[in-house]
Amino acid sequence: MSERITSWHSNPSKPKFSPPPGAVDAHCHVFGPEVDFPFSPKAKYHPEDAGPDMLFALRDHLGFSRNVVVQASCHGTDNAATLNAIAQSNGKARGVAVVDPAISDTELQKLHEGGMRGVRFNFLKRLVDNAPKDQFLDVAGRLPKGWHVVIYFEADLLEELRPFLAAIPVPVVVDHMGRPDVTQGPDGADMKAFRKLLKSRDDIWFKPTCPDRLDPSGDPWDAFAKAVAPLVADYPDRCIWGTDWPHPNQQTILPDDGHLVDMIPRIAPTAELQQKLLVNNPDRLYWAD
Ligand SMILES: O=C(O)/C=C(\CC(=O)C(=O)O)C(=O)O
Repeated sequence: MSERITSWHSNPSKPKFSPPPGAVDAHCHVFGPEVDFPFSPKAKYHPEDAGPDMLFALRDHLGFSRNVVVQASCHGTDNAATLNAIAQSNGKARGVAVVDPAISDTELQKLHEGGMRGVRFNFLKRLVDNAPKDQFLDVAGRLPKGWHVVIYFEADLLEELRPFLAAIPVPVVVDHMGRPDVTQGPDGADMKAFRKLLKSRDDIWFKPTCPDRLDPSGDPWDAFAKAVAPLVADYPDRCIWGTDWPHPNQQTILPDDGHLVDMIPRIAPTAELQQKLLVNNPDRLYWAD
């Protein structure tokens, strides 16, 4: 396999913003450790180890209380590394799994017992070989009670995905708002298309995350703040936030996680919005039981 890559900042700053008690980093990952949890033979990138100890140290450094660990594509449909992180967290982590759509109901139940509360469908061609919509819908109809679907796609796929998204029988959480071009501004074509999706169902949620991926102007990501703050203001009960650590495939950017946290008060300027984004909303999706 190819050379291993490091995609995270080695010395992230302490954020100026203090997250409220109980705050959840609701989009992060673990990589390995490879010796215990080998990467998938189909993985499109080969990261250095970024295991639970590192994730929990970052959580504490940034002032967060809990994590939602999203299975990354480099681990394919073997969720062992993510389940291990949840198991090591003393109840402070829940997860989102990636599954083979042929998974049995018994296996899904085991994932629930391991702390998973959602399943992720990834439509990025650079990350996965295929994304079978019919099989995804089949598994979405068999999820344990209270689960949701997390979906990852880029803005140019949204139109094609609308019928599929409308057919998902459980709540849907859209990673990184479906990757709009934030330089178009809050009223640009991509944001308008995404708002149309949010209007189409009241159980579609989003993550106003990843300025480092979405804003080519770079840190402090002013275009991201300008385009995204109105969305959070208009849908305060349907958003959750995360660092995206260890920032898969961002090895040429290495965002400072402290600076990412300091984006929060720019997109959620009041204590009430921050409480919803960081505590109440992720609680509803991940700690309802
Ligand atoms: O971590 C993210 O949200 C984004 C990713 C990686 C990813 O999703 C994965 O590997 O599963 C990306 O754009 O490369």
